[in-house]
Amino acid sequence: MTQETVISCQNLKHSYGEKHVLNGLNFEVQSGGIFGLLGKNGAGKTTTINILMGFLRPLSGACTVLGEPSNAISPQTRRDIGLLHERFIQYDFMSIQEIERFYSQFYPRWEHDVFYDLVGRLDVPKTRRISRMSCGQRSQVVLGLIMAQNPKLMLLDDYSMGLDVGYRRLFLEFLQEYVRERGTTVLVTSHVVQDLDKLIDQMIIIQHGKTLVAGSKDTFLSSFHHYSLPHSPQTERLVSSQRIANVEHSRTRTHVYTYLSALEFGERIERLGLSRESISETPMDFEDAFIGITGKY
Ligand SMILES: Nc1ncnc2c1ncn2[C@@H]1O[C@H](COP(=O)(O)OP(=O)(O)OP(=O)(O)O)[C@@H](O)[C@H]1O
Repeated sequence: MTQETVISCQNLKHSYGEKHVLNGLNFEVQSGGIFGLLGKNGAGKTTTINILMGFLRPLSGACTVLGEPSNAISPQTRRDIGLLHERFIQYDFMSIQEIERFYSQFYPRWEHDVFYDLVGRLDVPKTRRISRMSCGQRSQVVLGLIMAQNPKLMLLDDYSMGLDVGYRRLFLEFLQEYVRERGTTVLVTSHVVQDLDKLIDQMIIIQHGKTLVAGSKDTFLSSFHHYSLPHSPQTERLVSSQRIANVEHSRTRTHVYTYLSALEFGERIERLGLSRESISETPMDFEDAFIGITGKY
């Protein structure tokens, strides 16, 4: 299948009053896969989604979504976008079965079975009003409504909010199979990355409104390393640079998160007058690497 650009953002800048949130953000999302828009709390993920959907006008820069400018998406194209937005659910006075019937009228590719595959697992009767459901149960209904639309593009902002660990796992497995079968393009935002390792292919990590990492998650994981060595006045001279993302000193050790290979890092350490034998490398999973590059605070 040939890939198309589904989302393109160029030089996005946005501020709320004096607070600069996006400082020239660029990224593209290609069709057919799960893309992660990641960053710590307050990094600007929801702001970016609001700009993509045309709810917010950026100070400068531009985005296209499914080939249309984000500030002028046509009603037809909007129907091809499934949006999970802060778990917001309209018409929560309806019951599960009423809301399913209601939504199905607006979406030509509606899939009744997908909705009940996800929502039928809830231990509540179909006649239960949404407003009388728990926060996690409401999230499950919203996800069912989005997936049943069979959209070309899904934007899932903080999909995991309120979901228990079992349902989160179930949903992620369901989503992966769904994307494989239909070729849907999905953009997920999250600050909780422990679930995303198996889910996403391409990603961008944003911090201070700019791109910290962009591209394939696997390439990032294979080229990013965590080395540590005994803390000393010499290791205090290791500072962040283009290839050293983050240096943290504890009382006894210095931890370095870097794109330098073991060989290159060894040379760097020897130039400080230390032995490369003192270095140890700690393997990182995706969450470790995310914390390593963004910092703990
Ligand atoms: N309407 C607003 N007015 C003023 N400041 C805002 C507004 N909306 C967001 N902010 C601020 O902008 C920054 C980015 O917020 P945003 O919601 O985009 O972050 P996020 O990456 O989605 O965070 P989280 O992971 O916590 O959901 C935060 O510092 C937030 O406090």
